[in-house]
Amino acid sequence: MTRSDTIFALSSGRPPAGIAVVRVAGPNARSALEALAGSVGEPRRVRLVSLRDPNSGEALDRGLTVLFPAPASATGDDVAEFHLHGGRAVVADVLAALGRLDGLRLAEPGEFTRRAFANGVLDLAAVEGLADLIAADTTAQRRQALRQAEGALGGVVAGWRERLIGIAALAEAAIDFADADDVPDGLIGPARAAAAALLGDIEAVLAGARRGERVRGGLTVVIAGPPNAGKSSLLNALARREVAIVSATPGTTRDAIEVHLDLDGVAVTVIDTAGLRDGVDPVEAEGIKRALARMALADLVLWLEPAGAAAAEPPAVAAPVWRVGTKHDLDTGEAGAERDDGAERHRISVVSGAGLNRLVAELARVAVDLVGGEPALVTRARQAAALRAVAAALGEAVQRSDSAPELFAEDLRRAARGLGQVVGAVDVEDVLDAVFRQFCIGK
Ligand SMILES: Nc1nc2c(c(=O)[nH]1)N(C=O)[C@@H](CNc1ccc(C(=O)N[C@@H](CCC(=O)O)C(=O)O)cc1)CN2
Ligand SMILES: Nc1nc2c(ncn2[C@@H]2O[C@H](COP(=O)(O)OP(=O)(O)OP(=O)(O)O)[C@@H](O)[C@H]2O)c(=O)[nH]1
Ligand SMILES: [Mg+2]
Repeated sequence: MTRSDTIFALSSGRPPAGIAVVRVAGPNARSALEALAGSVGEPRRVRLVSLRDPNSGEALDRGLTVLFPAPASATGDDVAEFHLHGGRAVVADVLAALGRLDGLRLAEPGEFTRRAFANGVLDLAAVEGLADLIAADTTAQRRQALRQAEGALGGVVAGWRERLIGIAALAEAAIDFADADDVPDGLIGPARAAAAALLGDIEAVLAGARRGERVRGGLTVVIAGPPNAGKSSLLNALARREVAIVSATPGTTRDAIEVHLDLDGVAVTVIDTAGLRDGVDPVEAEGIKRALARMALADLVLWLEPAGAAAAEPPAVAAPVWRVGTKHDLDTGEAGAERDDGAERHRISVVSGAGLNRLVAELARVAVDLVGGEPALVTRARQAAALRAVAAALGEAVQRSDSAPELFAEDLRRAARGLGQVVGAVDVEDVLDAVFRQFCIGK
């Protein structure tokens, strides 16, 4: 797996398709293009040509080709592209012809992107953004991922790095000027103030990390409540299909059942859970255990209580809990008074449809509120962890007594190392495989 290999793969979706794009990257990309198309054409210009099997001379397809000479390409290598008719045999035969050429081999998952990283075209945070862009299901995910893929975090980190270098220079000057063991406050003070300002900016970006991770992973809404409350019925109504079994027998649902919704551009996972009650068989008890575990990790809990039933209290959870009165079509009004404690905010019926649109609208509003505003720059736990280490090192530098300038300088070096980790400039070996495993072949 060296950089001098030339790799190729189908980069577009699974055939059959209208068009298929086969990419070739590496030193032999140009000769591979010439072998199939007869010539390479003008750099970065698309042209229509017959593609032939180099051995037999047989026409394989008539398609578009383009050559991106290094370094001005998506990977930084020479890149050749074949835009083919997306038939299974067209693609298979073109890939087979490429595979027979000297020095060409099929790319591994994410290998084009790995080259882009190795060639300095993308930093690690941008690579992560690219993975997220390809995985994005909703508009909010796409916006955040595109910004990340365009190097937004890397750009900010580069600015912080410059400031850190400036602070280190101030500290060095202070050390040089004074007796290195005892630098007066007036000299190292400006360096300390600059470190404090930088720390504030990093903490402000870190404050958005949870939002960034929520956009990326989606919000989790857990439907919980006593057995027979109508939880699975609500899940089916939200999903608009019969995902979960609904029955009049209490204790029907045991496994947690997830559906993925797009609420006004925000990814929301809604989870139906086993009804909570005591004294049940071991299988249902396991379901209840899972229900509680899902509630503990939720961003929002919908606590369902059927009309006319005695109010049941939800278990204490970290997330906000919305009380939802179900089976509103059965509500005679008598039981309503006894539960009219102001806590219940929603009443629904999946039979009449009453309250459902409003519930969905409020969920969408909360989802947009939770993830809205200025797009987050930190979108992954890995980035947040590295930045927290930077903040910790800077925090120590700021706290440090002025009589220890070499320790101050050491804190700054640790901070710089953490910044390097965010963009993958240092300590990348452990994370690279995990990051590139997320990609498909051809990316
Ligand atoms: N056909 C095709 N479409 C694609 C890609 C591709 O590789 N092939 N991409 C694959 O990811 C994305 C586009 N990414 C690209 C990134 C950089 C360059 C490139 O040529 N960069 C040069 C020149 C920049 C310029 O002229 O503005 C450079 O950065 O030096 C091309 C595609 C999405 N669409
Ligand atoms: N009339 C009426 N019946 C409903 C409504 N929602 C659910 N039901 C009925 O209530 C019963 C229980 O519904 P489920 O959705 O299975 O209830 P659950 O909370 O998932 O129950 P468990 O999985 O056993 O905890 C079924 O017979 C449903 O048809 C409603 O809005 N109106
Ligand atoms: Mg159920």
